[in-house]
Amino acid sequence: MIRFDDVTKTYLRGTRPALTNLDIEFERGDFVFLVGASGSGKSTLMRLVLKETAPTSGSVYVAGKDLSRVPSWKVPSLRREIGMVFQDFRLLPTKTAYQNIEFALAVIGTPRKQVRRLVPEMLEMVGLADKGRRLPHELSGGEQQRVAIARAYVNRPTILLADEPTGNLDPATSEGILELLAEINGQGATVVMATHDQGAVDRMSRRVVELVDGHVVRDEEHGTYESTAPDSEISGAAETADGETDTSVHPEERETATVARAHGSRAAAAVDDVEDEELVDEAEDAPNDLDDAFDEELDDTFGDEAPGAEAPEGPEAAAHEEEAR
Ligand SMILES: Nc1ncnc2c1ncn2[C@@H]1O[C@H](COP(=O)(O)OP(=O)(O)OP(=O)(O)O)[C@@H](O)[C@H]1O
Repeated sequence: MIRFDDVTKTYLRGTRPALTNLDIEFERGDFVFLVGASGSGKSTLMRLVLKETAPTSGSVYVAGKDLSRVPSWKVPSLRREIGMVFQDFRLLPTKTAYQNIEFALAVIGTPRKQVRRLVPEMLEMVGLADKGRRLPHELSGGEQQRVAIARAYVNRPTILLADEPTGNLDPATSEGILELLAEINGQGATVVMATHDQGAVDRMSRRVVELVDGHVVRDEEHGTYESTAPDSEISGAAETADGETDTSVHPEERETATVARAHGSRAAAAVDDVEDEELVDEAEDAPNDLDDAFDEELDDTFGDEAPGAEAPEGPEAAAHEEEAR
């Protein structure tokens, strides 16, 4: 379903790669937790799957397609196969829960009749059948994340990427979100979730892939958050006495120590090669129809104001309530 074939990603010439010689495969129906310290490369891995950024070398395959061969005009249709959920929900603040989900269908031209069937179905699935008329600020964090998941899944994508979806939620609420993601996975979607949520990882006992400085150091079929693997940074095993990662150990040596499954990363130390590599022009990234539509919607809503501005309250909110289905 998703395959990285010797992928190195260097954002800026002369800096350490965000990912180095990554060889890994996520199969159809997998539920994978990506764990690792901040900056270890989890989000970069997801951005590569979305073709938001290109590998510096190597190939990324999604649903059998080599993404380097997918022209930019076909990227929106690629992304319809992929739902994305974020830590900060990213809902449109002046649209109701119903309208946020509806919007994801509208931008891809779904017929109205289908929309009227699909949106209530999704609200029901995420346990918000009675809250479709609420604006995001009238919902709890957990409820907002449920709306975001409904929006990401309403097109029934085959892949769901979630970047720290429980990062802003308390443990009990986080548990509900994980149950929802497990249900989506149970319906056949491949779920890849980057997380620092130890409770969630331990409870679920799913595949765990740990990244350290852009290398896979652990890939366990039924893993936990912490690990006794010698390369694991989470377990502290790769740290020196003062808490720094022990860079005196060559990544190639560290590599031989673990990788419970066969997908492990290859030896690294590509820093010296960076000088020869081209700087990837992020501006060439292909457009995302849903993101673009959301950006336009936010511009229309706020003009020059920051998107984090307060959502309307009082009579204005009531007017929205009135408009809402
Ligand atoms: N657009 C960018 N331009 C330059 N460097 C970047 C860019 N995005 C990420 N990086 C760098 O790439 C490395 C990996 O970052 P990435 O965001 O993938 O890590 P992460 O594991 O997702 O971290 P976090 O847990 O904090 O979200 C970091 O060193 C980061 O500074």
